[in-house]
Amino acid sequence: MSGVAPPGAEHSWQGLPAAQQPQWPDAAALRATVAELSALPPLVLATECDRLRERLALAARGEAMVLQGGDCAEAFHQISSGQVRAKVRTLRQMADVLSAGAGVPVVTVGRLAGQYSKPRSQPVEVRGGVALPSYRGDSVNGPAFTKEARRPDPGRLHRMYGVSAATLNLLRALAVEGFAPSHEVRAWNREFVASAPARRRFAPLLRRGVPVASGEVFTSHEALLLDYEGALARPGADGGLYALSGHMVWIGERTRQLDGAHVEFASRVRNPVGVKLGPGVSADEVLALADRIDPDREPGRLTFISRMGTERVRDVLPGLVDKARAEGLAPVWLCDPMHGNTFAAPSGHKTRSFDAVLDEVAGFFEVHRALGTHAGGVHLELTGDHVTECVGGLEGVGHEQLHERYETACDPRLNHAQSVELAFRTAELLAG
Ligand SMILES: O=C[C@H](O)[C@H](O)COP(=O)(O)O
Ligand SMILES: C=C(OP(=O)(O)O)C(=O)O
Repeated sequence: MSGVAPPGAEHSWQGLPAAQQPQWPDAAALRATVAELSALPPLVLATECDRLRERLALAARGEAMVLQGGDCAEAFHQISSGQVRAKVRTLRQMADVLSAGAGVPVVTVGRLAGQYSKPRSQPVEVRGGVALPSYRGDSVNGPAFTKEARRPDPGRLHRMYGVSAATLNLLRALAVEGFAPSHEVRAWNREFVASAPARRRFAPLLRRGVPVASGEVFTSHEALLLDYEGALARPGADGGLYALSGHMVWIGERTRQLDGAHVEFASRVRNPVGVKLGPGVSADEVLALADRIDPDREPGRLTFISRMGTERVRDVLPGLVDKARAEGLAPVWLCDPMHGNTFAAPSGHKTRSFDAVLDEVAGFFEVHRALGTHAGGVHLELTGDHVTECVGGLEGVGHEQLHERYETACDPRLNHAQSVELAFRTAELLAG
C-alpha cells in the first residue's frame, strides 16, 4: 500500500500497490513525520515547475537539448558547499559543450536536492550468512551493515527535507551571485581541452559560434517514497496539485506499473514527469503510460528516459519511438546510458565502462536520426569530484584503481573528467 495520508489531504494514489516502499517499523513515528512535513513550506514553487515544463517543451520540439545529471544517490554527509559547486560546475561545463555541438540551448536539470531514495533489486542483503534490509538511500536507512543502521527510520525523511532545502538554498544563492558566467564556463572548457594532448581534438567544437547554455539549474529526483512526496504535494495557484519536493520528478524502471501508486501519483501532479524505460518495456506499455500521465499531450509534460543498455538500445528503442510518433506523442526522449551497463569488476566493485556508456549514447542518437525524431538529451549519474567508480575515459581509470576513490552511496558515477569528456564525445556525435 502507498502509505500514510497527510492530514486533510485526499490522495488518489493511497491504497494502490506501491512497489519499493520501506518496511517502516514504527507506523506512529511515520505518521507524525508525514504530518510535520506536510506543515513545512514547499521546497520549490509551482511556477518554477511550470517554467521547467516550458523549457522541456522546447526540447520536445527539437529546439533545445536536456542535460539531466547528478549523483546516483545523494548522501547526507556529502552535502558540502564544495561538492555542490563541483557538481554545478561539471553540469555547466557539459551544457556548454553540448550546446556547442547541438547548436541549441541546453536545459540543465540536476539529480540534486532530493535524490536520496533508491529502489533495490533485492529487499535484503546477505553477508557472511547475516541477512539485513538493503540500503535504500539515506532517506530510509544507513549504508553500514549493522542492524541499527539498516533499520528504516522516518526521522531520515526530515533530514532529507533539511539537506534538500540547504542544497536548494546554495543553488539559489549561486544563481543570484552569478556563479560561473558563460565566459568563465567556456574558459574552463578551453583549459580542459588544453590540459592533455588527447583532448586537443575537441578544440574545434569550442570555436563554433552557437548559443551558450543558460545558467539555470533545475532540480529533480526519483519520486519513490510516496509518504514524503505526498507530504510535499501542494496545490498551485490554479488549484492543480504539484510535487513541490523538486522541479521535475521521475518514476523508475521498477515502479512504473500502470496500476500502481507511482504512476497514479505521477498522473496527478502538474510537474514535468520522467519515466524510465528498460529493455523489457513494450510499445503498448509506453502508449499506456503516456495516456495515463500525459493524456492532453502537453509539450514538456512527459519525458521518456530510455535505459536499454548498449547491447539492446539499437534493437528495442526504434519500435518504441516509432510507435510513439505514429500515435502523436511528442515526449522528450532522453538516454540514460548508465543503468543498462552496470557490471561487477573483478574486485567486486559495481562499475560501468566509459566506452559502453558512450556507445549507448551513440546508439540512441542513431535511432532518432534514422527515424527523423528528436533525440532530446542525456540522463547521467555523475559527480564533480575525482572519484574512481567508472572505468575508462581518456584519463584511463582502470579496474585496479576502482578502490582508490570509490565513494558512491549506490551505483558508480562518472567523475568530473569522464563527464566533460562524455559531453565532448556526445557533441561530436551531434555536430556530425
Ligand atoms: O540506481 C539504481 C538502482 O537503485 C540500483 O541500480 C539498484 O542496484 P541493485 O541492483 O544493487 O539493488
Ligand atoms: C534507479 C534508477 O534508475 P532505473 O529506475 O532506471 O533503474 C535511477 O536512475 O536512480
